[in-house]
Amino acid sequence: IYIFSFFSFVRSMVTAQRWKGLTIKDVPEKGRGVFTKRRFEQGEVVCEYHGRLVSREEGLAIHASSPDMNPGHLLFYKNKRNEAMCIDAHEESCQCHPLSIIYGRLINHSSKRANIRPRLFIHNDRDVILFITLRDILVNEELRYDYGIPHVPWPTL
Ligand SMILES: C[S@@+](CC[C@H](N)C(=O)[O-])C[C@H]1O[C@@H](n2cnc3c(N)ncnc32)[C@H](O)[C@@H]1O
Repeated sequence: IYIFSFFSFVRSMVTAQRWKGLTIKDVPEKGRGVFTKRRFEQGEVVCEYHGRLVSREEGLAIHASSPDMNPGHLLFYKNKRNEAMCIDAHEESCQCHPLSIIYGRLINHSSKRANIRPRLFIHNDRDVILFITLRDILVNEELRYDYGIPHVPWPTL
């Protein structure tokens, strides 16, 4: 019953893109960041890295055309068939949920103090990258994950 309710909750949240308990704040030297408005337990889903599914090559082309070659709003991953893919979230909002805040694209990087990690799920035959908490998270903590890129251009925290 617990597993069924977990998946039905995730399905409804992915469909609606109305993630709860999150807010956006400015963070010195990082731009915007995503913060918690409630406690999350270890293993909870916080939100999706929602965007347009493109090939790795297309993602790299978007990256190369960005003004300062900064990682920007792209997430590279391998799908279940081991193909290199990318979620392109460079648009502020998506066409499928024009009124929703896409929190996933606003989460900052940390390798040493990551408190969430991305994980691949399949929903309606579509790849869905969900962020899962690595530990209990208190109210007003910034969410951070390890972008997994070798040379980040800012001090890694
Ligand atoms: C996925 S976006 C995160 C949201 C971004 N801060 C914003 O305001 O849109 C990735 C960008 O955020 C910034 N960023 C992410 N993690 C950072 C960090 N640890 N220190 C400084 N800047 C960071 C970089 O500009 C990076 O290209």
